[in-house]
Amino acid sequence: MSQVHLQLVDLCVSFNGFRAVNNLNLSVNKGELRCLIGPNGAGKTTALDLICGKTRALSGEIRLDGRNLAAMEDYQIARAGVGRKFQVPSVFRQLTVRDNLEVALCRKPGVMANLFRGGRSGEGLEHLAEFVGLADQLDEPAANLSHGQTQWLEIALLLAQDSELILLDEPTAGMTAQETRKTADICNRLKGKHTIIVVEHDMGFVRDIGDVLSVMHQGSLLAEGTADEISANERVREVYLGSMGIHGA
Ligand SMILES: Nc1ncnc2c1ncn2[C@@H]1O[C@H](COP(=O)(O)OP(=O)(O)OP(=O)(O)O)[C@@H](O)[C@H]1O
Repeated sequence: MSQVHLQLVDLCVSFNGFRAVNNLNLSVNKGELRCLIGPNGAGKTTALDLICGKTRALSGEIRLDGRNLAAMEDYQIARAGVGRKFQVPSVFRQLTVRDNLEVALCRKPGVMANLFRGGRSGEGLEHLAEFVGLADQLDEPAANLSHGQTQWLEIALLLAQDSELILLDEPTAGMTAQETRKTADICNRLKGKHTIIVVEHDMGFVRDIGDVLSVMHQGSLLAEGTADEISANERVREVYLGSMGIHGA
């Protein structure tokens, strides 16, 4: 039976009286990849901000394996296993890919880090680089990486830190079609090993990776289902996808 990993219960936040997240309820199972979609301003990024502690909830609960994250500081939430990839990457540009990974592996000597470290020194780091397609760039400064490669490095840094729950905010923004396909492949290979929430507008990508899609509108959950179910949902078409559904978005 599936085990609930993350649960948002009646979550609310206001900015100057405006309810950006309004009684949001969401439940994500362990090892699941959930896509969070919806129109601009629906509150998707704010929901990720609340989960990782960047923004404090006005009310409601954020339960990770039953622990209430809403009462924790952002560093405690990171330590509890929540990793967030922001739209702007936060890699050390002057360091090589290898050094970036080394720093991340040193920060968190947990299960996944040890797994990727492998038996011999450096072996796991190379495994991690290979996993995200950067094995040939290990000795390149991060500043020399392409836009797509930089995004993949950041995903590798989250893996190195043992984040059980990974939050990806528009991971394919600015990517070429080929880079987007590669990112979908990375996401698909992470399924079952990590719980992942992906905020995206690229519906082709969402269709490639998302088993279940949650649609937000005006701070709340509007609909939830498979890509086909969401594509056929009249209300979702009205507020977000348009008359063609996912195929036309
Ligand atoms: N720190 C803030 N201060 C004031 N208003 C904010 C703040 N953060 C978000 N908002 C507002 O909250 C609403 C939700 O924003 P959010 O970025 O979460 O939407 P989104 O669904 O991620 O949109 P997009 O798809 O365009 O990224 C917007 O109206 C936004 O202007």
